[in-house]
Amino acid sequence: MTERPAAEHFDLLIIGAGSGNTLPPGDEDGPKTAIVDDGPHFGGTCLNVGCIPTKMFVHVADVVRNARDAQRLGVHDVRLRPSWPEVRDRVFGRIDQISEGGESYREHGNPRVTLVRERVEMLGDREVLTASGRRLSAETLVIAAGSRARHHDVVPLSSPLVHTSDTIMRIDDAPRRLAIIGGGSIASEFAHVFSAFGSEVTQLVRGRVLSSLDADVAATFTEAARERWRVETGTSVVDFSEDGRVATLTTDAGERIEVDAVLVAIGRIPNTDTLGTYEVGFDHHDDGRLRVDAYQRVLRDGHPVPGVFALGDIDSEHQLKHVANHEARVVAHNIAVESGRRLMKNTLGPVPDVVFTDPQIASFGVTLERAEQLGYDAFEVMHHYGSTAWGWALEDQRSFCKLVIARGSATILGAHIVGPDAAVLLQPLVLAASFGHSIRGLARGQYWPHPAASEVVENALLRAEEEL
Ligand SMILES: Cc1cc2nc3c(=O)[nH]c(=O)nc-3n(C[C@H](O)[C@H](O)[C@H](O)COP(=O)(O)OP(=O)(O)OC[C@H]3O[C@@H](n4cnc5c(N)ncnc54)[C@H](O)[C@@H]3O)c2cc1C
Ligand SMILES: NC(=O)c1ccc[n+]([C@@H]2O[C@H](COP(=O)([O-])OP(=O)(O)OC[C@H]3O[C@@H](n4cnc5c(N)ncnc54)[C@H](O)[C@@H]3O)[C@@H](O)[C@H]2O)c1
Repeated sequence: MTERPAAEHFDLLIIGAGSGNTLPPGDEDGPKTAIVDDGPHFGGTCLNVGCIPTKMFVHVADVVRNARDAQRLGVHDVRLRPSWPEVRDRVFGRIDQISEGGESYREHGNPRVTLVRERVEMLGDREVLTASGRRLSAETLVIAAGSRARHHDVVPLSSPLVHTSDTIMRIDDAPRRLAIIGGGSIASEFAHVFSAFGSEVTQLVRGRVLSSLDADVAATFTEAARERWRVETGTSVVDFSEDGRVATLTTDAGERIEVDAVLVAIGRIPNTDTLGTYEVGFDHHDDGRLRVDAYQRVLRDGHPVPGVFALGDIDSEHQLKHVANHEARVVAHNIAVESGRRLMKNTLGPVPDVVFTDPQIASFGVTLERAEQLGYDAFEVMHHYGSTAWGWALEDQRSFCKLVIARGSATILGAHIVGPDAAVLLQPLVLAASFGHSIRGLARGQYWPHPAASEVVENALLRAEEEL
């Protein structure tokens, strides 16, 4: 019988170096810490294969799209040839350096911190086994192991023509024909990117596009998308074949679609199954996320497991970096609680969610339908960009800001914007909703620079106030 190696014991053990990487101490008097991560590039999803590289590609796509669109405004002879290899190398030339610098700092920056670049599995509540057989245990465990791309039943990732968001950004060149399976954020952002880079994109969506968003927003986006790439809703892929050069997808309607590459973007699943959190008896949601309490403590049978916390995609219903980072701040506070501070609750207000596609989409909170289901006496107002001076400059007939308001308290239950700069325009509404501010006086109680795009929000607020 082989004996188990003795456990290396730490004060703090962190699994996952995405938002988990904000937790190790900066000073040499801090807790003895180990941080483990098995990612091919150090620093987690957002930095290496998520938010940051995608938005660097999206910005280029926005530039291209706006320039092509300029013809409509009377600007002619705009010729653009975006170079995929050049943009890709610029993006990863920047990002890989940051990742390598971060890894080197973790390795050598603080003797109290040990970096373990291996996959681990849970052995006990606060103990893990690494792939090479090291046992690591700790007084406090933080599980920040994130999520991974969901695989498709019939489109195998073993084919070199099939990608997820993890691999597609490093390909040699933009494919001539690309099929994107999925109707969520990742699919809609990459459809914008590749269509701007000249690929002939076919987006295959099982239900409707962006089905979790306000129906008018989703419909407006779908209509705009259809002007630039093919969008097939209510369509499933039932068969796949390839000959090394061309992939053929067969839909449930019997259509055969030939492409040079496929992107599978059908959601992300939490890494609890691969980590072994079921085996140690922690509580899970039906979709595989860890259950935590308001203090980010992991639960077993509904009670906090002593010294075990989780943060980010592995527990949150919002798979978003700003949420993972906030949860990391809550955990950082709560693991230092022995030093006398009170536990911090995760009580932040509505979560803004942006889809960086074209047109851009930004929203938080509920739709009117959902507000009514929740029992609110609520109403909605809509203001189009085209009814403001900035909208005239853009020649915009499509974009709008929609607000869902609770009649009694006059607070914002939801905001849904589709159009240029939606993310930035949303923020004053996030502010008002987060602080429970009534919309009474919000529009007229401050200056709104004329003729900026923010007048769309000002006018939506004015409209809402009239309806109260
Ligand atoms: C294409 C794409 C675009 C996105 N764009 C945005 C955006 O614009 N804005 C936004 O807010 N969010 C965006 N997101 C979501 C965002 O990236 C995630 O919500 C966030 O990165 C989650 O952080 P995390 O710390 O929970 O997990 P991660 O950053 O995924 O870190 C988890 C780490 O744990 C490691 N790990 C997992 N299991 C083990 C194990 N058993 N042993 C050792 N290590 C392990 C993984 O290798 C990984 O490095 C995007 C995601 C994707 C995929
Ligand atoms: N800008 C951002 O903030 C941003 C960008 C990209 C990703 N993300 C985060 O990453 C998460 C994952 O993104 P995503 O786009 O993969 O997921 P998603 O949950 O947004 O969308 C998944 C889509 O795939 C469909 N789907 C699921 N299973 C399917 C199947 N078997 N066949 C066909 N379609 C199927 C769903 O109906 C849905 O349309 C998002 O939820 C988001 O939180 C955020």
